[in-house]
Amino acid sequence: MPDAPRVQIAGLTRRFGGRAVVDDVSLSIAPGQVTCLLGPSGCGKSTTLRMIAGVDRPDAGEIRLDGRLVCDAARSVPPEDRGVGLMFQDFALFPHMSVADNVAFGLSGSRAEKRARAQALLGRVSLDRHIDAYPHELSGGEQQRVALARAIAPRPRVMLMDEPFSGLDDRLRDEIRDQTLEVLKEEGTAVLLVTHEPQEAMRMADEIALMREGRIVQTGAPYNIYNNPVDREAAGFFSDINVISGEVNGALTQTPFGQFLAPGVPDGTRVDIVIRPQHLRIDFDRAGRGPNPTPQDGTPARAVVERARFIGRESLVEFRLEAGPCLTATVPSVFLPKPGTPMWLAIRRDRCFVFPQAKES
Ligand SMILES: Nc1ncnc2c1ncn2[C@@H]1O[C@H](COP(=O)(O)OP(=O)(O)OP(=O)(O)O)[C@@H](O)[C@H]1O
Repeated sequence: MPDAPRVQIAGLTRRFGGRAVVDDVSLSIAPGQVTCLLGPSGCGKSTTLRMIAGVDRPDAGEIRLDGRLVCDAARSVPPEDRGVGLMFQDFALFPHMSVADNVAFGLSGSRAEKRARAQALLGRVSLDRHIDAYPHELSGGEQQRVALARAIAPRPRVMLMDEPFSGLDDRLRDEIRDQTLEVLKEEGTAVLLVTHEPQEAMRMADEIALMREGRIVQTGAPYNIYNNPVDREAAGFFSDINVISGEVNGALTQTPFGQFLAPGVPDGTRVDIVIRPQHLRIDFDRAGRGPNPTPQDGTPARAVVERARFIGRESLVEFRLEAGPCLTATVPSVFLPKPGTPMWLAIRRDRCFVFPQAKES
């Protein structure tokens, strides 16, 4: 039988000035599971986390931690009695305490036991040689790792993290993220991590809860959310997207790339066909002819290069279709055709999404 969830929230709602900034949010997190609450700035992520931590109170809903009801309409257990670890971007170490004492701060036991635990955790984040240093003797990234060791030291069964890695440069961030994840997994901690960065969520999460305007719009493993986005906005949150619009007629939509199925969509509905830049296929023009249509790639369409740039690992090539919109393709490595070069584009049928357009309100 799977372990009982460490975090269970149901119907969590918080209003400010009549506006629900967190609106009927439910989720659960198993021991050892990392869930990332991912969404754009202002969508209600931090407010959700603050309610679970107990520093803000919901207008409706329930919070259970480790099976214990800590908050509903009638009661709210104070933050210090909820047994959760907290890690925020603007962590603060105690400046007058050594690294060892900072990490051991929330621990009980003999001095030797506390030091041994601090030493073990500092070893996990490669800082054991700084155990007797003071915070001002450490770099920002090292201080952040001490803060992390301190948050983990009391073995919280639940860890709440709000953008804990922002403010670090890229390489250090990757290293600290990976170390953090390893330690939390080892300890079997249930983690709720708030981030607005899709790449961070993809890297860290077992499960992503995608949040928008106070609501969770989709929950799933990173590859599920990336490969089966619930709507155009969810697709566009993870990468640039190309959108080709059309109108449904007899469950089909005509596009420059041939017909697309739109099963169950009523005639006359406008739909968006969404495709990520890496799923466009590029072929050379052979005296005005392109590749033959295939079931996987449909009908190719003729396009002309507008602009091409090399951006590191890949090249970004912008095309204008003879019949219609501009599309962007990414190509691994260096591929820089001249503007005006005719080429053929095809889109991988199994990699595109067809979404009815949102009705204008
Ligand atoms: N105490 C408050 N009083 C009034 N409005 C608030 C309060 N706290 C948050 N809000 C509003 O609630 C909305 C959600 O804020 P929240 O901080 O939860 O968003 P977020 O998704 O964490 O954003 P970010 O990624 O920018 O931190 C925002 O519009 C914010 O202005």
